[in-house]
Amino acid sequence: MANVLELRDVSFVRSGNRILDRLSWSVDEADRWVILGPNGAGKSTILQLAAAATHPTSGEVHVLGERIGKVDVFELRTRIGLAATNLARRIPAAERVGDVVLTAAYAVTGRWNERYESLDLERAAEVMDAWDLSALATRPFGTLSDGERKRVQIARAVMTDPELMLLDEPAGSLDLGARESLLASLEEYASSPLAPAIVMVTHHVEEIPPGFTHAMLLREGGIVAAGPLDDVLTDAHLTETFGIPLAIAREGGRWSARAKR
Ligand SMILES: Nc1ncnc2c1ncn2[C@@H]1O[C@H](COP(=O)(O)OP(=O)(O)OP(=O)(O)O)[C@@H](O)[C@H]1O
Repeated sequence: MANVLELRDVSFVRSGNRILDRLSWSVDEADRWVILGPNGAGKSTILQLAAAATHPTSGEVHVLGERIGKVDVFELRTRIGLAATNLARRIPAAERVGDVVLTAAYAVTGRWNERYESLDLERAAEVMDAWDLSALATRPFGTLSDGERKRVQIARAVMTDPELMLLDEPAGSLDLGARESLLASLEEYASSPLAPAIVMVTHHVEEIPPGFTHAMLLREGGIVAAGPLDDVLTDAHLTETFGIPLAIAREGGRWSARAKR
């Protein structure tokens, strides 16, 4: 099985703060990972490293077989799909949804004078259909609900057929219906043998889509536990990660957690 992401003894220090502390971790192509941990644990920083958007202070990051620091990251980034709210902020409010998805083919936000092939147009239509966006194709991005925006961000990331998909809190801020519907779409996407390796950051075990295979629990820049979901998602590990006594349960392929009384 091919390795798509590897962190070797990685530390990340900013403003004197050790945000990641000697972290080692690897992701294979068939893996679907979730990263869980409290606010400020370093989850988004790991995604930024995996997206080749930043460099470690020490240690090595290998993405899709290339070592960060020794490779043209602009070329490498075209092979990585990233859906994150800070990227969505760069999308012009007036941009039509169809163009937000289509412009991913050129890794730009905001349609200008690019010439798109019919293949790009067909791919955009196919992706919008799969992510339930066809009816919104002509709507300006700025008029969408949070749930619709999340779908557009993911569709944009899917558009280029990435070899590694990174999702930063895809279900964050969604209402129950929108969350469940997004999780169903993610489950379907993740279950395809053609889907790339996926790493998803979330705050809640309830947001782990069925079919995900691995979890990393992160606390203060260090790994509490990492590996197959069933081994990692235990009362003891969750309690250590979040610092309060927690109980976790699994039913019908979904997880839930609550404080122990
Ligand atoms: N450039 C920076 N300079 C200083 N501190 C930073 C910088 N980038 C991140 N941090 C700090 O590093 C810590 C980890 O940030 P990160 O965004 O990775 O955490 P997170 O686990 O994704 O948090 P959240 O769940 O709140 O989104 C935070 O305390 C953050 O304030």
